[in-house]
Amino acid sequence: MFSAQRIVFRCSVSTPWRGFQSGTARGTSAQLVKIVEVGPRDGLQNESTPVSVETKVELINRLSETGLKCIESGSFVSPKWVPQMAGTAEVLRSIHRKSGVAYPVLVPNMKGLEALEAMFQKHPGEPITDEIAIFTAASETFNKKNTNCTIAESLDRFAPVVERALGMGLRVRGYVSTVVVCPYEGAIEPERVRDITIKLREMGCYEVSLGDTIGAATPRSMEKLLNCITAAVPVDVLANHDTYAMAIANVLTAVKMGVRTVDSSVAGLGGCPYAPGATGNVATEDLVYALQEEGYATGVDLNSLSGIGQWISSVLKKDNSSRVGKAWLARRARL
Ligand SMILES: CC(C)(COP(=O)([O-])OP(=O)([O-])OC[C@H]1O[C@@H](n2cnc3c(N)ncnc32)[C@H](O)[C@@H]1OP(=O)([O-])[O-])[C@@H](O)C(=O)NCCC(=O)NCCSC(=O)C[C@@](C)(O)CC(=O)[O-]
Repeated sequence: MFSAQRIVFRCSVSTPWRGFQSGTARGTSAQLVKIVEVGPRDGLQNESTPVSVETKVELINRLSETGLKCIESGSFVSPKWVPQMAGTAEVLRSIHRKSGVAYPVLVPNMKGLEALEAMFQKHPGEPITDEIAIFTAASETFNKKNTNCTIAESLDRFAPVVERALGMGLRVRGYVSTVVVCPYEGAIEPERVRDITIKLREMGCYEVSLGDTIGAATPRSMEKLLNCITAAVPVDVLANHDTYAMAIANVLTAVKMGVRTVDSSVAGLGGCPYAPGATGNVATEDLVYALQEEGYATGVDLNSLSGIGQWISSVLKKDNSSRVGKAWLARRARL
């Protein structure tokens, strides 16, 4: 039923401490769960302190050394709407690209894609990116606040964007926000999410990420949503926020139901500027630890990831929201 990759591989991730190892590290074959790191985009877009291009570049470069294979690196949105994403073009040109790592960017409309296209024309032969992401929502009110149009208008707006992006040889990923609860409208019917997911796939999105934008889902509501959607269309990705500390439980529920790609953000950074009450994403460190302990492989080095989470939190002058990251570093210091 699921189109997501079900790659089985023998993971060679090793960690220095017994007891912090599990399925993957014990050398057993484990199913791979792909992690899409959204820290440099979703993680930083909501920050009140301006983040320099240099810091964004360093964050992406460091993350690319951890084993992560997909790092969302910015957004071609209007700087009037999301000022923190200004400089994405410079970021894309400055990062040190690691072979096998994808660096997708968010594109909200044709103007955003044209900006990307202009970069390709101005710098022929440079990799820039091979993937964009488009986004809509399952709640009309949220969508209006986030992109100033209705859901139907956003789908109409994106159809030619996707067509043109595919023509440029880019992969296109779709996002649906507020899949369980909307901060303005309350509970969302799973059927609405299903119908939008189907439309995004028909449009040409190779995978669709379901966003629990305000982190209000629970394992029970997640199961209900996934049961509804998977009866009609494959579900590839879950993007979970952690407002009520349910994100890891939700991810494990989804992974047990077959989802094999999960979005997360280092140090739990993030939030949508148009989703009041939402705290950050599920922390990548917490996710890696939970998945490994449950016997799944991620290919991500928790040790270096924890250091990056602590570093970026200190740069942003905020607490590190990853419980695992903090515990890991404390343990490392003790040892
Ligand atoms: C879609 C619009 C632009 C509509 O906004 P609008 O005001 O209706 O658009 P407009 O066409 O009237 O343009 C307004 C101004 O923005 C400019 N503009 C227009 N487009 C662009 C562009 N691409 N790049 C640069 N500039 C742009 C345009 O040129 C104009 O400039 P002015 O004439 O006033 O000087 C706006 O609503 C917008 O940018 N929204 C983006 C909001 C956003 O990025 N939200 C966060 C991402 S979604 C998210 O985080 C959730 C997710 C994906 O992570 C999943 C989850 O967890 O739920």
